[in-house]
Amino acid sequence: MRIDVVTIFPDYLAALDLSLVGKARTAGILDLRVHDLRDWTTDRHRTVDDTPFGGGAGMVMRPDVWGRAIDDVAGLSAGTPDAAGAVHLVVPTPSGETFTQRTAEALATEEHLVVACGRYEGIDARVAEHYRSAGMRVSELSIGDYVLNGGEVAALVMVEAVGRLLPGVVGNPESLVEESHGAAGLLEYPVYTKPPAWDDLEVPDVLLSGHHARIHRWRRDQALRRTAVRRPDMVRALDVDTLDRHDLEV
Ligand SMILES: COc1cc(COC(=O)c2cn[nH]c2)cc(-c2cccnc2)c1
Repeated sequence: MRIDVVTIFPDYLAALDLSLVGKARTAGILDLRVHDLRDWTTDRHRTVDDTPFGGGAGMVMRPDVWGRAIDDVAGLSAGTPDAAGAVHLVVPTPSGETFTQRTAEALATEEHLVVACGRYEGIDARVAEHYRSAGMRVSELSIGDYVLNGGEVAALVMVEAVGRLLPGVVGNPESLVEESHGAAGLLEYPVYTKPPAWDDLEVPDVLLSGHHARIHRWRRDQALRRTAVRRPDMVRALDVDTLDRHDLEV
């Protein structure tokens, strides 16, 4: 998979050279490229924004600069027919659809993502409109109901959430199934490790029993209880089969 991130703060994305995503890049699993939007400006001051039409506070990012940048990194400048259809444009924004594990799973199947990190009050709305009409899939996505100063932090979140799902990135793919928001649709059960006693607190006996069926059942029960307490919205979404599959009565 190739991911191009376009931002006026490329250094913000340096963290992606570390840990899992860094490993994925080195292994050639993830071809991640970070670009400075100002490389596509044409004026001496390398201007990327201007005042909003209709008035109001703040500044808006210009469509012409973004257009040149996205055409370039998406490979549209070469005029290849249907090149737009091969790319999925992701725009992190507070006004987007919610980015969830399901979104990450869907994006992880793409060949080429372009992530446009907005700053100021946002990006001129014609940019998304232009690329949708050019046949590109465009997703305006929110990582949560709060406002950041720019899309870079959200891009870090999305690239990590997507990158770790790519085959070969996470050591044990099994762990992707049981984790919170994973295929089971539940939050993860509590985990324990050595020492067996710490701070007068014990590890639940069942986990020391070696009885795998009982351990599995205890973990499923804990996951459901935790989900019911912390995320009742997720429990309501569970289908009956899921509950049956977990041999759980609710
Ligand atoms: C592309 O347009 C944007 C993008 C961002 C950065 O993303 C987030 O904040 C975010 C992404 N998921 N949840 C929050 C912020 C603004 C923005 C800033 C101030 C006032 N109004 C809008 C606009």
